[in-house]
Amino acid sequence: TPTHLPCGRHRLDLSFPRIMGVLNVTPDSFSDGGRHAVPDDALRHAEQMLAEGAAIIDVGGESTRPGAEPVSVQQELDRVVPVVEALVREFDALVSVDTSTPAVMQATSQAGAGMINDVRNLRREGALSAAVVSGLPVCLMHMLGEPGDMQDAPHYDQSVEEAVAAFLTERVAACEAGGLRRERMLLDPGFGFAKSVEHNLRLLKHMDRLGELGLPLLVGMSRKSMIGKVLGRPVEERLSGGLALSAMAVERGARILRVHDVGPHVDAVNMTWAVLEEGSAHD
Ligand SMILES: Nc1nc2[nH]c(SCC(=O)O)nc2c(=O)[nH]1
Repeated sequence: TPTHLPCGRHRLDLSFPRIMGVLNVTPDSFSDGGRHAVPDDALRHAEQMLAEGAAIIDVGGESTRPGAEPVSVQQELDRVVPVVEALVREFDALVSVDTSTPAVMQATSQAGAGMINDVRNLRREGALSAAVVSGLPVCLMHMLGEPGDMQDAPHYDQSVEEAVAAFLTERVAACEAGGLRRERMLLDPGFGFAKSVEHNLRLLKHMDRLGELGLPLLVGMSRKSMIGKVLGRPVEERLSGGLALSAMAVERGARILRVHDVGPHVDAVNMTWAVLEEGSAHD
């Protein structure tokens, strides 16, 4: 997999695991309930995450938690574009935009965003061409259905890791056929999207299977229900569980970890990496 990923004006060093800090600018984002809906609040939160070591700030204007209300294109633009502009202007930050909407991909790449993070893996009409035109790297994430129905008894005829690997292989081929260069792609198993808790746990256990696809892996498990259901913890008490998952994800090949609590995950990931890299200069 590439060690340096061109991200607009930035080159992201992926020779070691990096942290992506979540900046929700949606009123119904489940974990921080829209506290960051206005740019100045979002700016302070982003500044804090950058100070704690986030390499990327992920800005999302449409909550994709199960059962979320869809938002209009204009609503999404109004929420996201001002925040991207402010993050680029104030911090020259590497900003990824969590969107499936072509118009938002276009407007935010023009506003200086450095990565597209599409949980619908460019399947919406016009999304693939918007991504190609943007010239930005794109994270392709596994998700079946839509947030409204994706958790209704998700089922796979094969192992979940094989199903995810096959799906992402197909999406890579389709996006490549549509003009997206392979070296602009990142892959994500989509923890919590169309998956039961058992699916999520097995997917992490066997995530090295996705490493065989030869593209950088991005994972997002922070504060998710897979932690809540195993530990019986509410969303604001899932950090410890999330740190364990980040360490395991790095061991299994993840290079970008999408998290809410940046500082603690930076330490957990750097600790894990130190062990994995021990002696590698002499191996
Ligand atoms: N790439 C990527 N983007 C995401 N956006 C969300 S929103 C739901 C939440 O944070 O609980 N999850 C993910 C994820 O897992 N991967």
